[in-house]
Amino acid sequence: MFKKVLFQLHWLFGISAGLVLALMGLTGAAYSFQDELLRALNPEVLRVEASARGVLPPAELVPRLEVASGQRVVGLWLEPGTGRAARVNFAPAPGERRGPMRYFDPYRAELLAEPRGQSFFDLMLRLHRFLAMGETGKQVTGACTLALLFFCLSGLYLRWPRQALSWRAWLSLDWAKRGRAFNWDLHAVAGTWCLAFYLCAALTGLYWSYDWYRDGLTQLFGEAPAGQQRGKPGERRGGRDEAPLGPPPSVDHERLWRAIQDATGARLASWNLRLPAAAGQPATLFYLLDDAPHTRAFNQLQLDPLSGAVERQQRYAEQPFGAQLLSSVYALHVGSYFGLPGRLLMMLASLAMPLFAITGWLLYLERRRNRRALRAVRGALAPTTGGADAWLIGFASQSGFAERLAWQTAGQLQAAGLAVEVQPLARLDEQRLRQVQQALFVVSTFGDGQAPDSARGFERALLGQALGLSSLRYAVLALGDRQYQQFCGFALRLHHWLHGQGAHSLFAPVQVDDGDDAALADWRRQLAALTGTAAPEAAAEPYAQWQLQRRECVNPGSAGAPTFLIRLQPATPVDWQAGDILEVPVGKGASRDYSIASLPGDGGLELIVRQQRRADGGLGLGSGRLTETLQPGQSLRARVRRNGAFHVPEDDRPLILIGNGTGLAGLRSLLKARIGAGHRRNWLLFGERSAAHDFYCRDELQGWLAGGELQRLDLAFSRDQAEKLYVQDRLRANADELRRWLEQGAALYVCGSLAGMASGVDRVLRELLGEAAVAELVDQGRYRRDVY
Ligand SMILES: Cc1cc2nc3c(=O)[nH]c(=O)nc-3n(C[C@H](O)[C@H](O)[C@H](O)COP(=O)(O)O)c2cc1C
Repeated sequence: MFKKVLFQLHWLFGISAGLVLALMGLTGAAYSFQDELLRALNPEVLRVEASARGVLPPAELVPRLEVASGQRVVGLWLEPGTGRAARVNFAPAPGERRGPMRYFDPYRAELLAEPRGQSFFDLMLRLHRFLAMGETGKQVTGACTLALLFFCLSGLYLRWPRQALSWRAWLSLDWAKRGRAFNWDLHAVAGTWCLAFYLCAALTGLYWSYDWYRDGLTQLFGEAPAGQQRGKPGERRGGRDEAPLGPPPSVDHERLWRAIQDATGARLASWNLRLPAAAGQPATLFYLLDDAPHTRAFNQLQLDPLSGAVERQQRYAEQPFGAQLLSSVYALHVGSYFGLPGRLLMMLASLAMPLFAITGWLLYLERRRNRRALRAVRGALAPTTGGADAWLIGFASQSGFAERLAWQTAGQLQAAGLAVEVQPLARLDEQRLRQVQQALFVVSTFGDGQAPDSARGFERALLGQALGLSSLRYAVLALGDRQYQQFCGFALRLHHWLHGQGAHSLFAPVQVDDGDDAALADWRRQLAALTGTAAPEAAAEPYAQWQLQRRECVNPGSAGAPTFLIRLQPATPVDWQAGDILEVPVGKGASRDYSIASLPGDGGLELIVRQQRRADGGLGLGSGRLTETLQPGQSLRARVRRNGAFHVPEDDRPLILIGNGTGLAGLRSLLKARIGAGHRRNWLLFGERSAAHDFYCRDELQGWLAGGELQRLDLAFSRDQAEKLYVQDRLRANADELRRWLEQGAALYVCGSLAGMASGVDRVLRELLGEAAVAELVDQGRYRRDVY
C-alpha cells in the first residue's frame, strides 16, 4: 500500500514538477559555465593586460570607477594575476534589491563594455532561480526543489532491485532494449547515476528557497563563516543587507587596504570587498589565498571602514567541517566543491534533467492508455458476479496490460455463456484458491523477474506453501518481455507452484513477448477450444500483392501429387521471421496457410506447396493457383502472419527439427535462420515416400550436412524398403541420441501433417521420455509444433 501511494505521488508530482525541474536543470547547466563561456565569447572585453605595477588598490579604483560611472561603488571582486577583468557592484537604486554590476580593468580602473551573452546568462539565472517570475516563481522553484528531493528518495525506493548487492542491477543500462523497457531503464537506471548529484543540488538549492531551511542548517552547523552568495560572485546577499539604512558611510580606503594586506598576507588569489551599506556597519572582505581547497572556500574579514581595525576574522580552514560545508553551499550546488570534474558532472546531470521528465511522461502516458483501454473493456462487460461454478480470472499487473487482458479474457468467457469473477491476485488467499474449480491467471513480470508490486504479498504468502489444489484446473497467460533475463519469471513460478500443488494445467502457459499478437491470438484460440466457441479474430496485417517469380517441381516422377518450390516477390518490402506463415485468401472469408520456407534476406518468399485435388478432380483453391493457374509475373493477394510460437530460440541451444512432406518448408526457414546466426547444432529428421523422387531440397540439405551446419540428417523414405518406415521410427531408433541432445537443452520443432506424422512423433516422445518430461518440455517452450 505504501509503495502504491509512493508510486502515485511519484508520477503525480512527476508530470507537473518534472517539467519545471527540466527547465531548472537546463538553465542551471547553461549558467554553470557562464564565466568560461563569457570569457571565450568576449576575449577582447574580459581579458585585460597586466601592468607591472599590479592591480590598483581600492583607494584608486573606487573614486575612479565612481567618477566614470556616476554611481556609488558598494563592492569589488578581483582575481589579481589572472589577467581577467574584475567586477564592480554599484549601489542599488531606491527600492531595488540589487545595483548594477560592471566589468572593469583593475590595472587601469576603466569600465569595460557589457560582454556579449551577458543578458542571456542573466536570463538563465533568473529562470533557474524563480522562472523569471518574481516571488511566485520563487515559490514554484522552491516547491519543485522539494519535489526533486522526493523524486530521488521515492525513486530509489520504487526501483530497489531484488539483487540489491549487485551493482549491475543498479547501474547497468541495456542499450539493446527498446520501447517501454528502454524508457524505464533510462528513467530508473540513468536516474540512479544522477541521484547523488540531484540530492546534492536539491539539498543545497533549498538553502536559497526557504528561510526555515537556511535557519535550520545554520543552527545545525553553526553560523556560516563566510556569507553565501546567491549564485553570481560579487552580488549581494538578498533580503538581509540590501537597502542602505542611513547616509552613505565614509571609508578610508588606504587604511582599509593596508589593514587587509596586513591581515591576509601577500597570497591573495581572489577577493571580494563589500563596502558598508550605511554608516556604522563594517566593511567585509571575502578572500581566497592561493592554496584554497575550492573556489568558494572563502575566508572572511570584517573591518572598521575608517580605522581599518579588524573586528572579526574567520578562516575557512579553521572552521569545523559542518561550518565549512555551510559556507560551501554554492560550491556544492554547482559541483565546484569537487573541482572541475565535479562541475562537469553536475552540469551533465542537470542537462539530463529533461530526460527524466520525458521518459516519466512517456511511461505515464502508456499507463494512461492502458487504464483507458481497461475502462473500455470493463465497461463492455456484463456484471461479473462469480458463483460456485464461475471461472476465476486472477491477474497481477504493474502498468495495466495484464489487467486489461484479464478483463478481455473475462469478456470472451462471458460471451461463451460462462460465469466469471475477475480478481487481482492480491485479493486471493489460501481459502479462495482451495474453493475454486477453474481459474485463469493473467500475470506480468516486473523488475528482474519479480511479481508486479501488487502481487508480491500473494507470492510471499502462498508460493512457498503446500496447499493441495488437485481439484483446480487452470491456465496461465504470461506477459513479459524477452529483453529481460527472466522472461515471464513470475508467471512461470506461479505455474510451477500450481502444478506442484496437484492443480491440472489446461494447456501450457502462453508466453507473450512484448504484447506479441500471435501469442495473444493463441491464448484466445486456446480459450475458444476450452469453451467450444470460435476465437475472435485479431486485427491482422493488410493483404498485399505478391508476384510469382519462379516455380520449380521438387518431386518429378513422384507417386504422390506434384510439389513445388515457389518463389514470390512482394510489391513493397515485407519483413518476416523464420517460422512465420503466408496466408492466401481463397474467397468468402476463407484462406489457406503456408509455412514460409525462406528468409527475407534470400531475395524472395519461398513456399513448398503440394498440388491438392478435390474429390471432383478440380484443383485445390489455394494450391491450384500457386502451383498451376498463377503464371510467373502474375500476382496474387497474400499476407504474412506472425507465428511467434514457432520462431527459433533466442539462444544457441541445439535444435531437433522433425517433419514430413511440405512440412520441410517451415523447418527449412528455421534451419536457414540458425545457420545464418552461426548455430550449427541442428538435427533434421525428414520423411517422404522415396529418396529417388521425394527428397526435396536434396542438394541444399546435403550441402549443409557436408559443411557441418547440419550435424545430423536422418531420412525416412517410407516406400524405399519392404516395411514402411516413418520419422517417428527414426526417432525411436535414435532414442539415446535424442536424450543426449535434450540433456544439452535441445528444443524440438515439429512441422508437417498432424494425422500422419506429428501425432506419431508425439506418441514416440511420450513413450521414450515419459509424460511428465514431455509436459515439461512443453512448459519450457522446448517442444513446439506447427502442424496441419
Ligand atoms: C521495469 C520493467 C521490468 C520488467 N521486467 C521483466 C522481466 O524481468 N521479465 C519479463 O518477462 N518481463 C519484464 N518486463 C516486461 C513486462 O512484463 C511487460 O511489459 C508486460 O506486458 C507488462 O504488463 P503489465 O502492464 O500488466 O504490468 C518488465 C517491464 C518493465 C517496464
